[in-house]
Amino acid sequence: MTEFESHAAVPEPVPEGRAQPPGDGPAAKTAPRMTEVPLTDSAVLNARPLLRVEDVSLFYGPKQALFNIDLEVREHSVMSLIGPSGCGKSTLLRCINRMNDLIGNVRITGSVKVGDDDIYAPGVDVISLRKRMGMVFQKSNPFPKSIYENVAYGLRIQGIKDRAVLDEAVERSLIGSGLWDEVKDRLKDSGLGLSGGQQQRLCIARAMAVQPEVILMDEPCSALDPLATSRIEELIFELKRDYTIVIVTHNMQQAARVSDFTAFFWMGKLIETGLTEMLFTNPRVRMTEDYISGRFG
Ligand SMILES: Nc1ncnc2c1ncn2[C@@H]1O[C@H](COP(=O)(O)OP(=O)(O)OP(=O)(O)O)[C@@H](O)[C@H]1O
Repeated sequence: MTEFESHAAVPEPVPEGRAQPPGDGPAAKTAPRMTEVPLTDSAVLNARPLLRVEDVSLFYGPKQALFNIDLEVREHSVMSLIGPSGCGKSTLLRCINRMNDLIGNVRITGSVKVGDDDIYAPGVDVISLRKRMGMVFQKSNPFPKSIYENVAYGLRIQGIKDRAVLDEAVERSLIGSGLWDEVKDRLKDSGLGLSGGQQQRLCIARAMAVQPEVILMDEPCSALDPLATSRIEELIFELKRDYTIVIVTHNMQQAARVSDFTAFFWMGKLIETGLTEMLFTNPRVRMTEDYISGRFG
């Protein structure tokens, strides 16, 4: 295998207990400090793959943006997608909920499976599929509606009118996103009146309200200050109890802090993926080491 070939396989399941500590890899001196790299739970290591990206290539018109990507994401794990600007992270994220369908002139080959369902199979109901995938964007995008209605939105779209059901979902989602105590007395106020960090947690609550299986996050903290960022990072850690999370981030410390697995991309190719602590301290591919140690990108 050449050093630029991707290592798409995730590690074999390990016995009960913590993951093996990382070795003294070539990037150990420059990677994020070990204290910032959480050890991954054996439960995550033994979990089944929920998302499977198989041999996915994507073309915007004549331009190929993704090349034969193979990637698995285990249930109740957090997978970070990292790599320099333009390497295809967001494009891949959008493949997972078929958001690229909304862009004209896009052609995709390969398959993406959620559980056993191939989401690109003919006849797939894309609306139902997107209900299984919550999406949180770089810039928080609350609707110009009340806090309550922002969270209830997805349920209302599904035709749910029962007040008790809506109330329960709104409260559950706001508790889940860590916002309940801050907003419970002003649910009728506009979502636009919240701070940037609160707005992003409101958007996470909106995604949670319809109980998706997967939450996709595209640089969710890039517009936030350090305190709001750390709230979201804590939240991501809690969310994986109930969801499987894929996050695009430019911030390698963030990838190291929040994710169990990391995938490094370069120019539309998956260069290396594996356990976050291994990838950051003992990468197998020289290019990964150069990127995480800041030599390029
Ligand atoms: N709608 C589009 N039409 C044409 N080309 C696109 C489109 N969206 C993205 N691209 C191209 O596809 C490639 C991958 O872009 P993408 O946004 O997925 O990268 P990225 O790694 O997420 O970048 P960044 O970190 O800057 O957000 C880039 O060359 C980009 O210019």
